[in-house]
Amino acid sequence: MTHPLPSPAQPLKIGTRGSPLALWQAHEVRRCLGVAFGLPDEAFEIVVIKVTGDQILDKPLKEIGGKGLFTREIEEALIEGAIDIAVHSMKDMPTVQPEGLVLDCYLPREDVRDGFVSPGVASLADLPQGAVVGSSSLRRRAQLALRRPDLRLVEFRGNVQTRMRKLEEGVAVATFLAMAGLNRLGMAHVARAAIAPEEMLPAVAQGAIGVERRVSDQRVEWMLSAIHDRDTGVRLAAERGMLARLDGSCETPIAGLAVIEEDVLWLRGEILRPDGSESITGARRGGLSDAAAMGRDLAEELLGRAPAGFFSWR
Ligand SMILES: NCc1[nH]cc(CCC(=O)O)c1CC(=O)O
Repeated sequence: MTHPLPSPAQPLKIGTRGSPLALWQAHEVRRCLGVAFGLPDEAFEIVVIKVTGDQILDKPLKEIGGKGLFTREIEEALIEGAIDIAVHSMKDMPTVQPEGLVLDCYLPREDVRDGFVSPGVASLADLPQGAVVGSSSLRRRAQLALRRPDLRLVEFRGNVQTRMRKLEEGVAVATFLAMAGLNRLGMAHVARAAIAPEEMLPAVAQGAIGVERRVSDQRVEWMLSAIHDRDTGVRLAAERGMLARLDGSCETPIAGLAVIEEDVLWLRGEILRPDGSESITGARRGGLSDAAAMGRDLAEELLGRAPAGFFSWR
């Protein structure tokens, strides 16, 4: 089936947040679609949408509260037809999309690892006793507290530049940023080391860009199928299958990573107490066709092994 392609007169509208990373990702989706269909940049219009999460920078995310803090306004624009597709960091996306929207197109995944960022300390292992470390990620805070109970954790939000400034001002001696974001922004040099997944299991879907669309838009469905990366799709199906079964409220630090090796899908998952006093990990391996079921199955195991009171909301 073919459909009319977008053109400079009738451009495809790409919705995104306005952060430097989000803009990079939207341009990358435009580039991929442009290559796939032989279209010039002018056949696309990048529409920047203000989201609540970007406007409140002085509070921890969990206090502002609610899922979709970075996505609600963008999804509304998509439903209303103000944009035709929405580009997201999959790591920030809830496992369930609003009625009428689907999120099943992923670009090839970037580096999944967390980067250790510090002006003065070479690696995680070199952090002195009692050092102050900045992070607002529940997962990173819990993983760090588990490994290094001596460290002092402070909230750290904002884009890469803001965080680097805070480090220079001495608010903390180190922080963590996804290598994917740093690589995309040409800032990988600020990471002193990339942390192996065995040492710090990344967030579910870290490093993956997703493109959301309206269920009813068959032209966009057809166009997106040309840029979708199947391996990334399988890996995210496993990781997000696990997350969907685990994530009651976003209040639990959860990590997960699936990899494909010679047609075998491997999935590792971790749930932690927010204070890092306990971690439960598990793994599965299997075929590529039942990825989501593998994720749910691993989630069941982790839930079954969690003692009463492990989850703050239950
Ligand atoms: N939560 C913010 C966020 N969402 C996606 C990325 C990085 C890029 C990615 O994982 O695809 C980041 C910043 C970070 O964690 O360093």
